[in-house]
Amino acid sequence: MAAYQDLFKYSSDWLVHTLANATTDLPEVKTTLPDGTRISRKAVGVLHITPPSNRKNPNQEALIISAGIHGNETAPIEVLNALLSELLNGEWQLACPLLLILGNPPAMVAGDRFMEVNLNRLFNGAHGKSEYDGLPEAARAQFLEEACRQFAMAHPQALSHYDLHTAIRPSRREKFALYPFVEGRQVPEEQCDFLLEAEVETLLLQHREGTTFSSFSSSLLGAESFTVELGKVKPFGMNDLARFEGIKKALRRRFCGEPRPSKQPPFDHLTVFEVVYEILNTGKNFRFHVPDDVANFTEYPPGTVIWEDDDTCYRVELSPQAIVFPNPDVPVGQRVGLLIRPR
Ligand SMILES: O=C(O)CCC(=O)N[C@@H](CCC(=O)O)C(=O)O
Ligand SMILES: [Zn+2]
Repeated sequence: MAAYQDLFKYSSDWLVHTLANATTDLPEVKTTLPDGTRISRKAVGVLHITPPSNRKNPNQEALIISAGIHGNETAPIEVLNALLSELLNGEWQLACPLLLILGNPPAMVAGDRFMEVNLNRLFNGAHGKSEYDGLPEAARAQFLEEACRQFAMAHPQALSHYDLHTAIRPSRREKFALYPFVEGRQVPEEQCDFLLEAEVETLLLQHREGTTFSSFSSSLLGAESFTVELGKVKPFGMNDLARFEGIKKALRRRFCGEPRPSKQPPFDHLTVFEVVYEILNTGKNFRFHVPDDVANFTEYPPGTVIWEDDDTCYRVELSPQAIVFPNPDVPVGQRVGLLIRPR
């Protein structure tokens, strides 16, 4: 109980505390669990957790787990909060250093994807652009980058980052992960196995560096990072958490430092796609021809016109392409969707 009180005062748990203090600048607070695990609340929604120094870290790793980078993507937030409560209740012992992040607390309170600007377009230094001057989301991106940098420096073990999301549209493949582009690298087999363990059967390989949180941690911290899409956006309390048991179990296993289990059917094969084209809102009388109710991974045959503007008409060429994250309601210059093909 002492740890709850030190970290979250009169709130019943981390999520309640984060929502209640979403717009407050709170000083760092530290506590130690009865087993010697140290927890530091670096800011509202950011916890740096370190196991006792004499405990073995059999997987020799450090983990960054983030959720709520988009405030309305609530299921992963609930999963992370439940895992933290288990740790605080002494249900299992932590083996590796952890940085747990609830990304955008004000947007979580509002039940919106973001307040002023999409936080997941502000990483990799993009928060420093003059157009974002003074915006709280730019300050949060900068703070989160710094928290991750310090965590990586404090723990030079192999670093993985899983940025957990849910999608706006329905999806023909319910759970999928995106692997940020870093020149010359390949997805390690143990990461593919972890995705399958988490019941994520589909992987998209990005084709260029971006300004997402996972792109930042891969490019600048050398982490094995993934944006993981785990289902569909729903308000707090409305998620069928049974559908998120896979990621919860797989993360708990990593937190405890247990060995990776062997692959079990039906989650024994990862289907891999590559991004071939990123559709951007050009602003020049941009017209998007993908209807509003289309599911992620809907395929379009060669010849289909996907978007047009005053200068360009984009048509699928040669082989079919599928759409992911179709959303024309974005500012000029931002992503309207990804076109992908099987690898
Ligand atoms: O469903 C949607 O349209 C968006 C879901 C979401 O937030 N996806 C991430 C993907 C980030 C990446 O490309 O790694 C995003 O759009 O920020
Ligand atoms: Zn998201």
